[in-house]
Amino acid sequence: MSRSAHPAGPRHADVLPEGHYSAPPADLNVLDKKVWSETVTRDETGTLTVGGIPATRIAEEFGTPVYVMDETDFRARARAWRTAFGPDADVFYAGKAFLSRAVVRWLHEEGLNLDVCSGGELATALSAGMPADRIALHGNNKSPREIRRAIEAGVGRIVLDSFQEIVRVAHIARELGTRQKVQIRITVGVEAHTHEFIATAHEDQKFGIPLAGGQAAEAVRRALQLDSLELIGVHSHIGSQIFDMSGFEVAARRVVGLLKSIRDEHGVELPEIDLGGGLGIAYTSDDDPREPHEIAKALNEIVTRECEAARLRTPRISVEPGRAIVGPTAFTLYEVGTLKPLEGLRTYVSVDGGMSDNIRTALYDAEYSVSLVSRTSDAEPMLCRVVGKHCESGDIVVRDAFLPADLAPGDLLGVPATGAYCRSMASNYNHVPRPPVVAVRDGEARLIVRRETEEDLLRLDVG
Ligand SMILES: Cc1ncc(COP(=O)(O)O)c(C=O)c1O
Ligand SMILES: N[C@@H](CCCC[NH3+])C(=O)O
Repeated sequence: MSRSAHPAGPRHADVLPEGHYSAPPADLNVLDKKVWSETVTRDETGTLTVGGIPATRIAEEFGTPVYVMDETDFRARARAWRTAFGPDADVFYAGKAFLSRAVVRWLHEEGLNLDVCSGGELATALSAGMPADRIALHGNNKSPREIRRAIEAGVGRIVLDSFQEIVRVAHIARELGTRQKVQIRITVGVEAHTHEFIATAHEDQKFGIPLAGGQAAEAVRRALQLDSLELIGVHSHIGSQIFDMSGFEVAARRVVGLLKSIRDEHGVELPEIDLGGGLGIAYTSDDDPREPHEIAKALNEIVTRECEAARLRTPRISVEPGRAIVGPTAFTLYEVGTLKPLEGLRTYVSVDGGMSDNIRTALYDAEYSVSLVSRTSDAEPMLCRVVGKHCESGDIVVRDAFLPADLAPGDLLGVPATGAYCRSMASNYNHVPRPPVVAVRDGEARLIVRRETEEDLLRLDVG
């Protein structure tokens, strides 16, 4: 690693721009357990290790930027959700957060089910051997081809998202001579406390069928009339990166309310409800996420209580965590390329990736943490903005960060909690090939998604 001298950057003491950042941590070398995965620590040289492997070795072997996934941590989190909900409930991992064949196999082995929301995710799940009856198909505009493929494969459920889709799925199931299990996704009218773009239970948005105005009840009426559909339940997903359980409680209450009115009108007790995903994780030391067992307890209690009051049999509950399982399991490893100290403001630290491997900061104003991981440093904290290499001034990875003032080109930075919605939302902006995903476990690092190459990009360019 080079240790070249560079002009001194602004110090936290002399620059206090308006913004999100709080005071620098007491010790910049500490890797907070809250935001780093289970097996992350520093070795005797000060280098971050994960699964027993130094970050420097990962960078040498696989290059940077690279997403580094802690398989031990992933499996532990998947298992914690499975155990918390127990045998009378189902946990569907939301594949949109991050999906690869290795991950599908881990989920299968740990006893989880899988939520997919496109033909591509379905193909990945099936090709890695997830049994079709453990797959749920989502999406607000599934194509007839996707629906046909899912029914032919024998997916366990399709979550219907519109009136057109009720008819479309019924029609294709009839053509295929089968009766498809379905749920209806409803919007319960909850304003989840999260970014507008990732809240999904208020009525003014594209997902689901509103409970308000009797639309959800009408959707149920129609689905029950169609012989090729077996309506097994109702689905609600209120949004993502949520810490406050009250939104889930209101949603559960309203979903049970609908089950009651279905029983009163049709004499049918639907056997299942799905309360979606959305549980928040720690991106910074200030975040305090709930544990799976607390979530399971809260949801089970509210559903049981509401069902007892309505004299309904308690339905089987399912949940769909994505971020809460995969988010904390991975970090992105970048190499520092340039440093630009702006007097009176901050130092811009440019890394070899950016908004093409993590769009969340630009899209949702998301906050991340960052640490120097290739060594420790006793230098004082320097206020930085970690930015990418794209032609866009909004290409920010970490808006406000304190890094040691002796940071230099060639140093490696780690941005933790990038397992969810980073690789899965990655792009080729500026024709930058997407980074690989390396899984580490017990002293072994292996590629589970390889780096894109310029040949990959050119292969699509057939003009
Ligand atoms: C229907 C559905 N289920 C589950 C999820 C997973 O959400 P999260 O990754 O926040 O747990 C999403 C995404 O928000 C979703 O739309
Ligand atoms: N992609 C979003 C969450 C949306 C979840 C899918 N409905 C994020 O990064 O936070």
